[in-house]
Amino acid sequence: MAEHAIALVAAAGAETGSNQLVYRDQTLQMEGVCIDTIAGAVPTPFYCYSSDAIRTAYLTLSAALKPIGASVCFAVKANGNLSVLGLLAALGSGMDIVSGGELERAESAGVPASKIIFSGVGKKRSEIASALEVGIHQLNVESEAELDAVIEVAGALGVRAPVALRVNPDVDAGTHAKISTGKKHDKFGISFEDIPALYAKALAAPELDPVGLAVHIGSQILDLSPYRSAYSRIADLVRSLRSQGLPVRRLDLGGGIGIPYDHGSSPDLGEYAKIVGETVGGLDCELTVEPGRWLVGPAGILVAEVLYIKETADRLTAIVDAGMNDLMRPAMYGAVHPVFPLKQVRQGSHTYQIAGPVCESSDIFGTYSDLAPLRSGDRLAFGCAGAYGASMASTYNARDLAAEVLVDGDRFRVIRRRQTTKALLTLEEETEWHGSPSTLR
Ligand SMILES: Cc1ncc(COP(=O)(O)O)c(C=O)c1O
Ligand SMILES: N[C@@H](CCCC[NH3+])C(=O)O
Repeated sequence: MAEHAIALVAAAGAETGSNQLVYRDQTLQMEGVCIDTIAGAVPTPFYCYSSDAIRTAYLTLSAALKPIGASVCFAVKANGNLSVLGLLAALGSGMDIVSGGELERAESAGVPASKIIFSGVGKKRSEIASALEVGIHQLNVESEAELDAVIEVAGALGVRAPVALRVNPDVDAGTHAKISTGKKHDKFGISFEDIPALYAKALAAPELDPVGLAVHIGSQILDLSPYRSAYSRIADLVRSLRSQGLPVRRLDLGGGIGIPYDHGSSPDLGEYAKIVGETVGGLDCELTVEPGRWLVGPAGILVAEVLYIKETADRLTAIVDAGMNDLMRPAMYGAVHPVFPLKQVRQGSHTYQIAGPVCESSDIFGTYSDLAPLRSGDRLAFGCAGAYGASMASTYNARDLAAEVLVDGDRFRVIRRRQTTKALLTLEEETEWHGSPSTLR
């Protein structure tokens, strides 16, 4: 399993050809650092990211997109750690955000507002205001009601808001139902038929500068053909809007490129660029993509310790000290992350169910065959955990948030300390009661 998992992680690192996670002397290393050394200094569970993997992924993607002139806005939701954002910002990446909190993070990491796009179906007026005040590059609007809110907020601030309308192209991205965003009944985007009237409304509003269209059909997309369908529909829409005298100068093509977690290979970036070129390339629009997972997913692992081996009639279960609160993807989407021991010290091949300590039956990482015998105290790494891992973590069961560590060459540093539930306890101050029998009626 271990070799297989490493191959998967390396494959997920994809076209990069780099080898950020390898066994040397039967010990797992990230770049030049032995993970077990980190585990000696940082309590498990913790996340660990490879700077080199992130850099290489960014440069590989930028190079693939160069022929079509598309710029990259990293989707902060995939990994909002300030050091990770800082690394990407230093390489020139813009950011795609979905909340006021992510705006603050992107700005703190040094990303200029002129490179930030604000997506999401539920922006509060206060968040729209903050974005306009800092001079955001673009607000992607997802409904007429939201368009009205932007008009209202921009009017009050006396600014002209750059807006793109997010189109729901009614295309099946062929991904997990919980991460599909471009089908008619998904909550995202404005239906195709409603776009022309709304675009005309935006153009007529002095508070708005309608800059173009946005589309994002879903996440963890391994087969690229849905992109062709979606982008072709967008191209038709651009031509139709222009024929009605509605100018379109920017296209935000969304993110979604998948990575192989347990099988298969990463989509071919050259093929993706070709699809973009052939569908929307000739429209003379500024193009942007918003990848999250592809840039950081393969770069991260979650390190855990085996607490107990539990033997029951039909299975062996390894209970580890990481749970669904640390890595929610297996419980939420049935995702399988590759697993491999930090040390290859034993021979043999066993099947283990790996479970966390959280009081939920869904706190299971999966059933892994072909693992060498495990013992209490062994440490394991879950691969491909750099995206939607720490960023989706919670303190459920009053568990501490896992620390995050960044490796760079032969050095590492803790980039987010464990957030202890003890610290949270001191923040939960008592405040006075509101309401009275009359207000409660
Ligand atoms: C609007 C938008 N852009 C970009 C992304 C990033 O997606 P991914 O991490 O799959 O590239 C998402 C997440 O699905 C999204 O909702
Ligand atoms: N959280 C999802 C991706 C959702 C992307 C945002 N729309 C995952 O872990 O796969």
